[in-house]
Amino acid sequence: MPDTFPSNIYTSHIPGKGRGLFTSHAIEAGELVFLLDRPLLCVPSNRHLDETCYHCFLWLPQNTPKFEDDTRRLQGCMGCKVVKYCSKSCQSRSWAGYHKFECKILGRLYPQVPPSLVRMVMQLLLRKKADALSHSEWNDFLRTVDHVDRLKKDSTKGGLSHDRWHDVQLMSQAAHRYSGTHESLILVQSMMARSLVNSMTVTDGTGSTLGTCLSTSAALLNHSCNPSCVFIFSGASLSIRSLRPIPANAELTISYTDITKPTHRRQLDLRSMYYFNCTCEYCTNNLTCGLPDVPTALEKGLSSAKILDLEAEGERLQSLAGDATPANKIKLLDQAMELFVPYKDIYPVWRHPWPSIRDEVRLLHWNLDHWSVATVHALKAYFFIDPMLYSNAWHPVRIQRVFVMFKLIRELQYQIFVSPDDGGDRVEGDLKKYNIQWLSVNKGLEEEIEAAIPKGFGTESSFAEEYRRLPKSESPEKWGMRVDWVGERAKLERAAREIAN
Ligand SMILES: C[S@@+](CC[C@H](N)C(=O)[O-])C[C@H]1O[C@@H](n2cnc3c(N)ncnc32)[C@H](O)[C@@H]1O
Repeated sequence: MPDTFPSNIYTSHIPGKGRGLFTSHAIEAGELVFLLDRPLLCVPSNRHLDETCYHCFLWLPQNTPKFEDDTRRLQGCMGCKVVKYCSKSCQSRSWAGYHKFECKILGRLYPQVPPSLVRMVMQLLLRKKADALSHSEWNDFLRTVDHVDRLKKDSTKGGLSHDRWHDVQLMSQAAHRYSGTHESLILVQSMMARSLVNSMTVTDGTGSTLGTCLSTSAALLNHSCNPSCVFIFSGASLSIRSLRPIPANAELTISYTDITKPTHRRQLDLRSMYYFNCTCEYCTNNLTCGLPDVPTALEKGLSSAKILDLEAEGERLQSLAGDATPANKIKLLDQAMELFVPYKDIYPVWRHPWPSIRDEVRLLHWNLDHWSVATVHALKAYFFIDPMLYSNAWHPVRIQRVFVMFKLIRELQYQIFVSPDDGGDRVEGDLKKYNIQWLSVNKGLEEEIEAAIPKGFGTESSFAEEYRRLPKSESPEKWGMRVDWVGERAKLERAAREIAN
């Protein structure tokens, strides 16, 4: 079934932008703007095929924290051995809707699995061939932008998109051949280009990337670096929610790129991936998340060239770490973090790429069971980075990050509980001396998450479900203690300030 919008949402042409989506009546902050049950195409990434339900995108990673005690399991498709399902009902819906057309092909290719964009275009071709696609679904898809001319032009120039057009050609050949379609290769190339330009990343409740989807309706949303809306996945269903009040007849926008990057980097990303120059109010005024790009630096005598050098060197080390062994990864990322420390007052902790390097460091330490180090980095982001980048306390990304920290802190406590012989020292590390009453912390974070859910995600979202599914933390009163979130919060903030760079 093609998507249908609520009656207030309409499409209009905007000079220099093409089509865009508008609302005919005013929308409040934190409202559901529209919901798409299942976009036209949805495929888990190759890395997640083994751990994700192919139909509803329930993600069951192998390394779930121990306190979660998750008993849900995925069953593989006996036909292709490539995809998995969380239930019979997901399996039969998937089979009837799309998997029956591709199962044999995927099975023949197994253990090789084509990249997600190839699988996506192949599925579309097979559905079209089997008449399992309505005219409006196909026509809506063909109305999306493909930017083939730009891709080709940049390719002949050896410009930014050189590799992208080459990739499109290779992936199109694969989709064309595997699907056995009678459509021309030129059409398949334009389908591949449309998929590249109009796809969205499917994420779970904690913001982890699970796959790619293409919704012809959501593909009508244009970009702004100060977007009025945000898209949120609940499994494979996609909702668009408002981030602030939107007046009647205003355009609805989302962000295509990481809005925490400084203006010049966002502009580069948007030009090279989506072929436009962003002229939003943030780009025009050199603002990142509403903050000046290089605020105090120039005042304090650090040239903008120095800032750019630091940024580039941080990114270089971060990308080197991407290919390194786990031990070297930490070394390289620590080195990258060290770069900014001498300029801390000038190069704030929230400036790109420092926060994303810190996130990687936190995750690596968590995976290595260094719970206290991971917690300190999470706290640093919670107190000093996220409120700057997402000033709205219920911003879904900010809350996803609180949720991840909440899980980490629960795991830390679990470890304190199971290894009391270490006196919790090994587990609690530098945090030990702050004498934190973790049960109160749990309660405080639970309150914050619960308060943010209605506006940030909606009470029926899979984020809300995932949060409710976690075993509730114990009440401090049960152990004769008083809940003192304010006091504990102050201790945590002090620890985050004193311990982490
Ligand atoms: C996903 S589509 C959005 C819908 C598109 N405008 C259409 O007509 O179908 C992405 C493309 O829209 C255009 N676009 C999106 N946001 C824009 C913006 N802020 N300024 C100019 N063009 C924009 C670019 O061509 C981009 O590659």
